[in-house]
Order: sequence, then structure tokens, then C-alpha cells
Amino acid sequence: MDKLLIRGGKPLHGEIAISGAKNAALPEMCAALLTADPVKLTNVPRLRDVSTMRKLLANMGVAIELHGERGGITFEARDPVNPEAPYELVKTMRASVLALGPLLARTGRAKVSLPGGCAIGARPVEQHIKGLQAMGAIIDVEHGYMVARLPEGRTRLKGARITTDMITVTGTENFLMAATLAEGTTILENAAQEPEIPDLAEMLIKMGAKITGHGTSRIVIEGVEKLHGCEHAVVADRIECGTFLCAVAATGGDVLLHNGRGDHLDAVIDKLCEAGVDITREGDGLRVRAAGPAWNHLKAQSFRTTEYPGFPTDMQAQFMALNAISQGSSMVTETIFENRFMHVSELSRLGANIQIDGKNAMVEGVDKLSGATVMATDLRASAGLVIAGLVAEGETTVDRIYHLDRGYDQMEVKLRALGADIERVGE
Ligand SMILES: CC(=O)N[C@H]1[C@@H](OP(=O)(O)OP(=O)(O)OC[C@H]2O[C@@H](n3ccc(=O)[nH]c3=O)[C@H](O)[C@@H]2O)O[C@H](CO)[C@@H](O)[C@@H]1O
Ligand SMILES: C=C(OP(=O)(O)O)C(=O)O
Repeated sequence: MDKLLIRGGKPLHGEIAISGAKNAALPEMCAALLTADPVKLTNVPRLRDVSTMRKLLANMGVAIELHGERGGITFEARDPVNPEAPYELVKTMRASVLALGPLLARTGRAKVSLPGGCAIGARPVEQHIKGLQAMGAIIDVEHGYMVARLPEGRTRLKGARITTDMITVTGTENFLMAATLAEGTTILENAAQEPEIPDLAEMLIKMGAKITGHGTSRIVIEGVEKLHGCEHAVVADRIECGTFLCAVAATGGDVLLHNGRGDHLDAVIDKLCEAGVDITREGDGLRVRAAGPAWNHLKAQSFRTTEYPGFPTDMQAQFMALNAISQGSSMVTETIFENRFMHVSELSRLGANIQIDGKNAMVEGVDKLSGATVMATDLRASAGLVIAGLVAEGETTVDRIYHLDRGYDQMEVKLRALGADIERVGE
């Protein structure tokens, strides 16, 4: 199992490129199931989740060709598509549930393993099931699988008005993809507005789908009989960008993040600027400057995670690591996932002063962390621990970085290019 060894205390300087977004690439790979034509994605990040999704699609019979240039991958889902997502693959990546909508729309059948919970929460998928049932699917949960089909005599899902009980990102994506090939109009109320959703919608429109309202809470989809192939560049990863902004804020330095989309990160950038970090648009990205380690000059910021355009839950751990070494106290409130404070006990092992009370974490800034061995528990917790390790005195070992590899494209290579003393070691 790989680990990261970090010798903290180095400021970050230079420039790197932000990769394509995991949370856009995964649904967009599934969208290739909606047509028998070739679909080419570019700017696909090199991630473990992308490899898992490739395996999942290959298992369905999708032909996949890697181009090597600019993260290009072509998918060709020729008939017959095997509409099954087995537990062995789904258990390592919850986003496998994104195959459910496209499989049903394309083949009228799907057998997708229930994803189950993960370290950050129970993460049920009953809204996905409820919405697809409203579109005419018959879905039974049997032996840990969602087994879905269309009623006798029907060949297409039917348009429906779907209002989910809560805002769900992958739920919205499942309905959006399913509705493109449904008969009639689908209206998604209470739709998620995360930038990965309009990016997926733009791709589907290139494939011939009729969609309006994407990027708002009401999306309208006019179903069409057939979709065709397209080429689409995956939008830049706002969470990777935010993670590097926090890393530079923590260590101090001056870094240009090519492809960084400040317009997708307003809530995080506002907090960083209030803390005292200097962030400006430059060329095709963002420049971030911070004068020395956070404890010298940054003011801790309270925040509350909410759906987009609010503060993203996927940035909570990284910003908490920054608060832990900024001046003053702050309160971090997690409203999306019920168990997303697993990094707190590990940050405490490095010397952070954080108390949890239900959904709130009270952070008292300290002016020093000291390196230790810590264990990554989930993807963004790992990123928070890396940020803490970059400023901690001495050596920090971050164990179980397979979590990090799920969602960061060569993070340690990019950090090393910026001057960090970080290396990957295997066992
Ligand atoms: C691959 C992907 O894009 N993952 C993102 C997606 O996850 P994901 O789409 O799984 O997260 P959701 O937006 O669905 O979850 C939001 C909340 O709704 C709950 N819920 C959701 C669906 C459902 O049927 N029932 C239910 O109770 C969840 O448990 C959670 O508490 O959005 C999350 C919230 O921004 C991000 O942290 C993840 O990075
Ligand atoms: C929680 C996350 O992802 P996933 O939904 O793929 O688990 C994340 O990206 O932080």
C-alpha cells in the first residue's frame, strides 16, 4: 500500500495545470452508454475512479481506446450492451450508480449493485430509484442489486416531473441522462447546480439531447429517439483547484494554477480572501499568493457546507486543515454528510486543536504542527492531511493514500513541481 512522505516547511512556488474534474468525467463516461456511436472525451484526469469506471464500462461491452494525448479516451457502446454493474466494481466507487439511468434509457434494463455507504456517510440512493420509477421503470431491490426494467410493451422511459426530497448531484445526473432518450418531457425540480451538471448537459446537447435550464434548479429535458457521438472536453476540477489554493495559503508562496476556474469556486475564494490570501485571475487560470505560513498572517474563517453555489463539502477537510493553523478560532459546520469529520482525529495527532459537537467542529488555531504518521480515511480527508503535512515540522507519513488516488491526478508530482518535499513510497 502506497504512502506519502512529506517533510514540511517548504513554501510553494511555480505553476501547475489543474486536471479535468473527477465528478464530471465519471458521469460523462456513463453518458457514452446512451449511443452506439463513438464518444470522445478529452481532459480526462488520471485517477483510480476513472480506471474503475473504464473497467465497469468494458464489462458492459463498451470498446475503449486511450489516445494518450490530452487525456483523450474514446468510448464505443455498440450493441449489445450488457446492462450490469457488479458489486466487485461498484464497492470501490459509489459513482457507479451513474450507470443506472443511461443503461435503462438505452437498453430498457439494468442490474446495478447498490453502492452502500462509505466513510463519510450512509449515502442512500432511494431518490435515484424514486425518480426513475416516476419515469416508468420497474425497480426491485434484490440480493443487493437494483434490478430495473421497463413494463411489458414499453421500449422507452417516459417523461415525468421529478422533485427530489433533497438536492442530489448524481441523482440529478442520472435523471438528466435517462430523460434524454425518454418519450416526452421531463422536468427536474430541486435539481443540483454543481458546475459538473451543466458540463454534462452541454455534452448531452452535443450528442443531440434537448435540454434547457441546466445550471439552475429547474432542468427541462425534451426526450429524443436517438443520440449520436460527440467530442467533449471535461471541465476543470474545481475541488483540485481549491485544494491547491488551500495548500499555498497554508505554506505561503506564489503559484499559478492553469485552468483554475475561479467562477466555480466563489464561496471558497471569498473565504480565502477574507482570511488574507491574495487570489487573482491571470491568463487561463488563477494566481495565489500568501506571505509565509498561515499562522503568521491568516485569519481563521468559519463556514458551513451547502449545495452549490455554497461552500462545497468536498473542500471542508482541506479548509479545516488551513483553519487549524490560522490565527483565532473558527467553526466548521458540515450539513451534507453525517460523518465527514474523520480527518479531525488525524489532524489532532499532528497537533491541531479541534473539538467536534455534532455537525460542528470548533477549531482553535495553533502556530505549529508536528509531523507524525496519519491515516487517510477518505478522499478529501487525505487532501487535508497532505496540506497539514506540508506545514508540519519534521516528517509526516500519510498512510492509505489509495483514497487520494481515487480523485487527485498525481497530486504529489504536482506538489513536488512547486517545491514541496514529498514522495510516494510503496511497501
Ligand atoms: C461522483 C460525485 O459527483 N460525487 C459528489 C456527489 O456525490 P453524491 O451525488 O453521492 O451526493 P448527493 O448530492 O447525492 O448527496 C447529498 C446528500 O443527499 C443524501 N441522499 C442522496 C441521494 C439519495 O437518494 N438519498 C439521500 O439521502 C446523501 O446521503 C447526502 O447526505 O455530490 C456530493 C455532494 O456535493 C459530493 O460530495 C461528491 O463528491
Ligand atoms: C465524496 C467524494 O466523491 P464520491 O462521491 O465519488 O465518493 C469526493 O469527491 O469528495
